[in-house]
Amino acid sequence: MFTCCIAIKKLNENQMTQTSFYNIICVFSLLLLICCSLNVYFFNNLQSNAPKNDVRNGEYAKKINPNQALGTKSNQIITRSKAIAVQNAIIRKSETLSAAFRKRNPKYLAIKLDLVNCFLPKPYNNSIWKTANAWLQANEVFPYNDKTIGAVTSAIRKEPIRSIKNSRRGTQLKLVLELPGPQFLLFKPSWYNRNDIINGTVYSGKDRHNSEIVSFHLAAVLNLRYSPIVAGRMISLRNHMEFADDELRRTMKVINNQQCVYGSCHYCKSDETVCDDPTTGMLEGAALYTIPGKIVKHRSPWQRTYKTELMAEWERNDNYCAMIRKKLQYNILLDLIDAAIFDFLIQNGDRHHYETREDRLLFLDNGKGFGNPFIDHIDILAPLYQCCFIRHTTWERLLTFSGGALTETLEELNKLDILYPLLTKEHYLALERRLLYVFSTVSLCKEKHGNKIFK
Ligand SMILES: Nc1ncnc2c1ncn2[C@@H]1O[C@H](COP(=O)(O)OP(=O)(O)OP(=O)(O)O)[C@@H](O)[C@H]1O
Ligand SMILES: [Mn+2]
Repeated sequence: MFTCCIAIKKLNENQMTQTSFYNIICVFSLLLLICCSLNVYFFNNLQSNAPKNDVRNGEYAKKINPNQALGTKSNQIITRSKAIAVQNAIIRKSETLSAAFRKRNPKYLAIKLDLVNCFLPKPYNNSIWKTANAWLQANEVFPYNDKTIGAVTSAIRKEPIRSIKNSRRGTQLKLVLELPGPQFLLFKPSWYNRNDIINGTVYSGKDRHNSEIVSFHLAAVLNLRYSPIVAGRMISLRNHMEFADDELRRTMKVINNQQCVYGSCHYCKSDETVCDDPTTGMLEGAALYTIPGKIVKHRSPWQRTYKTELMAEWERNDNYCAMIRKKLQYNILLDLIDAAIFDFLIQNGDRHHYETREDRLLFLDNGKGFGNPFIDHIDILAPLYQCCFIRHTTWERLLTFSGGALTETLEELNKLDILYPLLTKEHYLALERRLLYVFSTVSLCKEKHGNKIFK
């Protein structure tokens, strides 16, 4: 292609405008050539028996555009192209996965029934918080297969509110609800409708309250019980005005006869309010059980730069995982890989910090999931494809929920929440598509390293 350009260029030596036009074509072709070669190189590395000149044209793969790299420094072009090649190999592999990954595994049925029995709303008494607070074991927030889970979610949804405060934790609007006990809940209000689509970067937009609820359900399904217990809850700002503290009350105002609030936090603005619904008089949101005990915050090794022109080390360094492995406790690294899979499924690309309890990872702050069902940010999976290992238990559990069982089970749990429906059909389809990408990533790793990838 390049030689061809030179030949054409020679023919037009005396035509200034055409020459510069062909110069641009040549530079462009050269960059294209680099991208293609790297694609082939990575495909060879990840998957030895794959076709070498396969060109991506799948609907979702189109979202990854190698031209995004053009116009930046040449080493960044190469690095970004490498990442794109890995991601394209994952997408391509998902199309040739064996039938077992697409079929339902009969094992899931009994687990689904158990989960539904656990999550079924149930009556509770005043020892409910004592019970829930005794569940904590390191990062495990709720037990495996315990029917009292449905009693705790009922209490989260129904216990009367004694006071409402503005939470100073984090950067977005959150309320602290005090219930008898006392027991505290964090309330993340609804900012969006279910079918709203968040465009922009992977971390764009405000928290999605439905994402917090579905994440709790997903944590149970995947048996990664590290997320807070969450239930949908309706509150009336108007009726609870008298329970609000002064700081919060100062940010409450009536707009079009609706009671609204904007709160005080880093991103809180007086013109960005949430309000009681004009017909029901209620504001919906996700109510999060507050996890007791000491929680420690750490910078994520896979933190983004939050600047499109700047790449983080994990995006540049081919041996990043080996380096991190030397620095981090092995269990934490395995937890981070579990978290990457969890975040990839929900599409939370905003886990800038991770938080631990007794040296194990919690899945806190799941509000940035389910923003756009038509896009898959595969780089959320970087800890998995860069390290190329995964806990054996996580892998087995994922395999149990293949072929549509994951979303079928989630749907049954979602149905038990008062805010059902929690997700649109498109989000369910996206979850299944992403699960296949997790399967293909692990399959590529297995082809390269064998069974030792299962830890
Ligand atoms: N359920 C919970 N139990 C205990 N602590 C919690 C819980 N949820 C959140 N927190 C604490 O509150 C902090 C802020 O919460 P969260 O991260 O959800 O808010 P945020 O506004 O999205 O913050 P950021 O902008 O930093 O992402 C968390 O870092 C965590 O330490
Ligand atoms: Mn957040």
